[in-house]
Amino acid sequence: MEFFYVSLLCLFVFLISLSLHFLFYKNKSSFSGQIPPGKTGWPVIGESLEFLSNGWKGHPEKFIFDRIAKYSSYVFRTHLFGEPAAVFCGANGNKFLFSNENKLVQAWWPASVDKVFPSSNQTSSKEEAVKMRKMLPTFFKPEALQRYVGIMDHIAQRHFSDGWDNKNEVVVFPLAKRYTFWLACRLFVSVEDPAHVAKFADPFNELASGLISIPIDLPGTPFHRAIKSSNFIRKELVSIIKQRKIDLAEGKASPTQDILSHMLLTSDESGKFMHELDIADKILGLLVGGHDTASSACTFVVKYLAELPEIYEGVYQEQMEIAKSKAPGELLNWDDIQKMKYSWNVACEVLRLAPPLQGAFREAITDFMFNGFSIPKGWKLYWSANSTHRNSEFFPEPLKFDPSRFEGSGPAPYTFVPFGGGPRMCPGKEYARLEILVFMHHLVKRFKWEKLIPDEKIVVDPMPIPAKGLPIRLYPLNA
Ligand code: HEM
Repeated sequence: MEFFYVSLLCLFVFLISLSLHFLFYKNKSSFSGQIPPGKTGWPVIGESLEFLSNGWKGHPEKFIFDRIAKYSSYVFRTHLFGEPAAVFCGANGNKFLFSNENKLVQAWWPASVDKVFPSSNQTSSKEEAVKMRKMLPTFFKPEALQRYVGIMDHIAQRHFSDGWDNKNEVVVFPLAKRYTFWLACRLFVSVEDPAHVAKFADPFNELASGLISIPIDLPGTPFHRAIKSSNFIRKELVSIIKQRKIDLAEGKASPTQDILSHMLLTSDESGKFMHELDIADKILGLLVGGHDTASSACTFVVKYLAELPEIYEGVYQEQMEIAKSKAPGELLNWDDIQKMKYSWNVACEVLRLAPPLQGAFREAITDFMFNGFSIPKGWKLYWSANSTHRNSEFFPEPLKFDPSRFEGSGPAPYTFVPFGGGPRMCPGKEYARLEILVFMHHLVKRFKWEKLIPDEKIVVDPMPIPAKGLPIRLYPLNA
């Protein structure tokens, strides 16, 4: 199937490369100076296939480190997704991009993302990003999240008793996706009934897997399925929104019960409320942003705890101390989360070694200089988590799993960046911390486990996932 898409892509490239080449040269910036070293690869597709295929082989960092070594430079030129691009590496590269948001650079997504998920157009524009950013803290700031710890615990209990308890073997990644999606449905739009959640889950998985794909919109392609699914979910969300408006008017829904009520009742400075479709797009954006990222993180927690018994033991001790301090039936609360320090250090080390997002794009909104090189306006710029996470300059013995790296003041600034940085840093960071810790609590309290495929391959497309979804054998602790 992959071969089919690659062949189609080559045909596509052959047919339009000349015309796009013409366009490219016509639009070339007049900015002079030495551009970063590197090569542009094939016409139009540039080095996109090398960029993606290193991920399919499980080593996305290879694309970065090969070029850092070849050009002896922490910034190099390439050509990705039809666009001239530069990759910024190391702590200085991260710092530069994160601190120049909306001054020299702004967010940019490949065309596939814009088509599947039109609201990414809006959040990347300065105005929409500001609006969204103003609204999100009410839902995502730690004080607000405190209210949700108990709900997360409640959903986690239901999830573990439905999907894990009384099973000898499970496949972790699909279960982790079910967990994070259930939580999001409950906390964003108050959909808790598993049958209703399941109605969204399949189309949502199609959407997530076609989001960063080769943008060929033909029946059967992941891209085509993603567009169809995105339209379906939007329609479903709009019908939930319409019903909620009625419920709010009749006093049957609470203004603070979830992010949907909040969005419906919040107006901008001019007193205007958001349109239903706009709200649906924003909620879809949050669902997409938080789905595979947190599921990938939970899956890798399970993988590393299976491989490292002494780390498992540390997490188990910490979580059992918390579990023993609770009265029967008492839900986890904010104070319990604050006690999960070692568990969070472990989760951070997981995010360092297996960052769910490998990096993100920006676009140069003006000509500028970086490290003595000229970056022309319009170039796409990429920051890469692995360029610091797996670099011995920033993390000695980078492949060693060592949660103590996060003790004390932790890693140097701009080196640990699984959530990005600067004004566009992931708004769901604290929410993700809670859902991962609540997941770890229930997991170690209930089970020990072992991997069924000891050397299971990791595929990064675009998130890291064990190729077979991480099948494990469970050993219940209360048996
Ligand atoms: C372990 C879990 C997660 C990781 C590693 C992660 C990582 C990231 C990263 C690296 C970015 C891009 C920053 C950039 O452009 O430089 C991002 C953006 C974003 N994330 Fe997360 N994220 C996670 C969970 C979540 C959750 C749970 C939500 C929602 C509840 C969420 C919502 C978003 C949104 C809406 C954006 C786009 C922000 C914008 O365009 O300004 N993320 N995330």
